[in-house]
Amino acid sequence: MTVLTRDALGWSPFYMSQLEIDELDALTPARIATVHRDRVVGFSDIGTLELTLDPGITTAEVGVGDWVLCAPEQHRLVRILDRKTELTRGTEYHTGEKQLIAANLDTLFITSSCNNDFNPARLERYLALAHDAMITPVILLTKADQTDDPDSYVDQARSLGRNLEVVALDAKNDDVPAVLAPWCGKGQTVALAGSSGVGKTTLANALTGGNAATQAIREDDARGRHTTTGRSLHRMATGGWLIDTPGMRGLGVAEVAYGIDATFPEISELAATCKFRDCAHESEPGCAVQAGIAAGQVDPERLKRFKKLKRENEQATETIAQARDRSRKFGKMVKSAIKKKPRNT
Ligand SMILES: Nc1nc2c(ncn2[C@@H]2O[C@H](COP(=O)(O)OP(=O)(O)OP(=O)(O)O)[C@@H](O)[C@H]2O)c(=O)[nH]1
Ligand SMILES: [Zn+2]
Repeated sequence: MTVLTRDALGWSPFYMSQLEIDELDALTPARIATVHRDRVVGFSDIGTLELTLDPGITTAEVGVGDWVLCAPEQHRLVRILDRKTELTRGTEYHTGEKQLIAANLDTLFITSSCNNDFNPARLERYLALAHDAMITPVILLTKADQTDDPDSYVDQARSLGRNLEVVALDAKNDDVPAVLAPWCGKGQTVALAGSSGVGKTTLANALTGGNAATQAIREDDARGRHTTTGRSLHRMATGGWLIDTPGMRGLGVAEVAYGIDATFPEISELAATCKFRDCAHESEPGCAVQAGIAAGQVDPERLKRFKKLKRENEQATETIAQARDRSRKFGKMVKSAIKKKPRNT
């Protein structure tokens, strides 16, 4: 059984400050490593704990990376602490519910390769999700060993934001943990996002020193149990934590207006000064964004992608709002039907 200090697990004053006085002695903080259908597994400073959930909490509400309070003797999860960050996907259009991918991430490694996979629009989509969640994005450009000109990819990636961290690397090289150490040190938590084949598994293995992506699931299968999400928390050789996130390949955007503005700061800042509040930045008089293009401050291709992503986000946000409204009304209808039902007694 691995025993780690709370600091090593990523504990911080942000979580500590949420504890009530009576919880300090009675309950043990634990960091969620895997989520199963009816129970979760957490790491704590007294070892690995298998926990069942107290009434009122469902496993759907618990995410890998979450900090929880538990009563270790009874193997009970009592309370989920507020998250520093949460990475969600907004694909549950029928219910309007967001699906939690990972909790309390510090950094999202947005992975692409120095080849045809490199696609600014896709990178910007991930950047918007990371910015919206206040997670630091770092763009990793793999297969730098397979191109004559990795710098041209680095330059293109850097042009997708301000002060954006971009690292070109060979995912198969032994230097990966050292190169990524600034984000993978003690207590820091990261996840990898990117298309199939860009080297996420190769990087995860390099960072954890093993078969990170498959290990947890296999161990679990051997005991005849299955993880619900397939996601888990893995210790990295440099002292940080990696959450593997299957399902982070292609992501729709919804309710991330802030993240989109943060991804295109040069455009959103100018847009705020356009003459008309609902300016479409096309041929309206007094459009500061078009003036920015004329002055060479704004890349017209970025503007096209900004508009497209905004449009997708607005449509998805609207669909989700309608779904939420429907499920709220449906809930009310069920409640009133139950109330009206004549009793047989
Ligand atoms: N030369 C070189 N090969 C790489 C690099 N990164 C990944 N590869 C190779 O590319 C292939 C795909 O890498 P994976 O790590 O499986 O990619 P993935 O992103 O996990 O793919 P999925 O599991 O489909 O999501 C493997 O054959 C790797 O060895 C790199 O930086 N340089
Ligand atoms: Zn405008």
